[in-house]
Formats: sequence, C-alpha cells, structure tokens
Amino acid sequence: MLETRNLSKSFGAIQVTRNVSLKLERGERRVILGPNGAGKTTLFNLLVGELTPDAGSVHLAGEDVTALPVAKRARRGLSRSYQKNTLFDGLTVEQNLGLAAALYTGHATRLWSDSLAKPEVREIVAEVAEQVNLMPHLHARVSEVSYGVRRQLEVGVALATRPLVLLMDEPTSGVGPEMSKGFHDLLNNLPRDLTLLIIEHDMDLAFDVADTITVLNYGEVVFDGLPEEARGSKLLKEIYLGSWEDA
Ligand SMILES: Nc1ncnc2c1ncn2[C@@H]1O[C@H](COP(=O)(O)OP(=O)(O)OP(=O)(O)O)[C@@H](O)[C@H]1O
Repeated sequence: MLETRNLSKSFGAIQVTRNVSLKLERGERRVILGPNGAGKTTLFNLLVGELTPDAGSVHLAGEDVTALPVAKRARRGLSRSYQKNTLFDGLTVEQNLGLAAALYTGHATRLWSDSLAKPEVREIVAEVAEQVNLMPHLHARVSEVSYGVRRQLEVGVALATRPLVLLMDEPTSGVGPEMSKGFHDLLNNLPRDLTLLIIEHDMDLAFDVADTITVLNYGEVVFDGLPEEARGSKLLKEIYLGSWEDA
C-alpha cells in the first residue's frame, strides 16, 4: 500500500535519510521508533511530499507518487494527522469534522453551514465521530475541549478525508498515561483496512498497537520486524539505552 525504495535526503553535508526502503501492506500498523534526530519526521515529510528526496522513490497503492505535490498525494489517500494548528478553535468539533469532509467530498461552499448540511458530509462526520470517540463532544467548541479530545479530533479530521494510509507523528505526545491508554484503544479500533504509520517515542504504544516496527538511527533503518523481535534486540537496547527496559 505504501512503499519507499532507497529513499535518501541530505541537508547540506548531513545525510538525514539513508537508503530507506519500507513496504507496508494494506491494513498494516507500523510504528517508527528512533532516538531524537534519527530522521523520523524527515521521512514523513518525504512520504507526504513536503520534501523532495535526493534519490529514491515513494509508491502509494502501486503508483509512483514521488513527483506529486502534497495535495495530490492526499487526494490519492495519503493523509497526515498534524499536531499543530490544523483545528479551528472557534468552531465546534462537529463543524471541524464537517469542514474536512466537505473539502474532501467537494461540497465546500462559501457558506460553510450549507456544506455541513449535505448528506454525504453528515454521513462522514457521524462515521468518523464514532471511530474516534467524539460523539459526546460534537457540539463543544474546540477552544473548550481538553487536550486529549483535541488530539482525537486531529485524527478525526485526517480520517474525514477517507484515507488509505494515515501517518501520525507522536499522536500521544503530551497526553497523560491514563489518556494514552485510551488512545491506544482508539487506534486499535480503527478500521482494519486502514494502513497506519506512526512515529512514536512511547514504546508502550509501539508494543500495544504495532503489527510491525521500524527503527531508524542516523537516518538508516536498523531494525524492521515484529514487536517481539524488537523487544529481544540487543542493538535496539543499545540505541535506547535504559529506556528500552521500561517498555
Ligand atoms: N530543514 C532542515 N534543514 C537542516 N537540517 C534539518 C532540517 N530538518 C531536519 N534537519 C536535521 O535532520 C536531522 C533529523 O531530524 P528529524 O526531525 O527528521 O528527526 P526526528 O527523528 O524526527 O527527531 P525528533 O524525535 O527529535 O523529532 C536532525 O539533525 C535535524 O536537525
């Protein structure tokens, strides 16, 4: 469903992505681990098209999308859940989902209340709100909801574009341990045919959610395999020093 072949990227003299080849099957949930500066965010930027690789290619659903800009990749089903300023604080949770759905379905009109009334838009909003547990918060203004609910809504906004592949950059960062567990459940309950690629520092999440784990170190894939293999890996213990033991 999503594949990279020998992807490389340098900033000046520093090579941040080194020959990265990944292959995610449809419905696979892959977590990307790696220490600070390992090149995880850069890899995401290359995948979504915010950065152009120096070498290598990106393939989505069997097609080479390396030359396509961000918006075109998004239309083909590659969606990214952002942690930053993608929500409209003055609008309700429902309206935020509705706007994303309206843009996706081509129902966005100048009068947004008209867009939200379209049956196709309403259907997506209801489906997504259920998927990310936002039903109790639909009529709350975003400025009034908790941090955890905002994070759920960010995932919801991404899902409202009905993606094939969803990329998430540390979806539980800043969420306390209690809510973090709820978030893991939420991710585990997403539709099984949705392909997920998640950058994560939290190894509990990696082991709770991942079908497979990729570890980057200095821009290079140093591990690609099953979570239980990752747990036993001496190399990963060295990379993570003591923190691996806590997982
Ligand atoms: N636009 C840029 N120009 C120059 N250097 C950059 C740029 N973007 C990233 N880097 C450098 O590339 C390296 C990898 O950064 P990246 O953000 O991809 O790592 P990361 O694994 O996501 O780290 P973190 O876990 O801290 O977010 C870092 O050394 C960073 O300083």
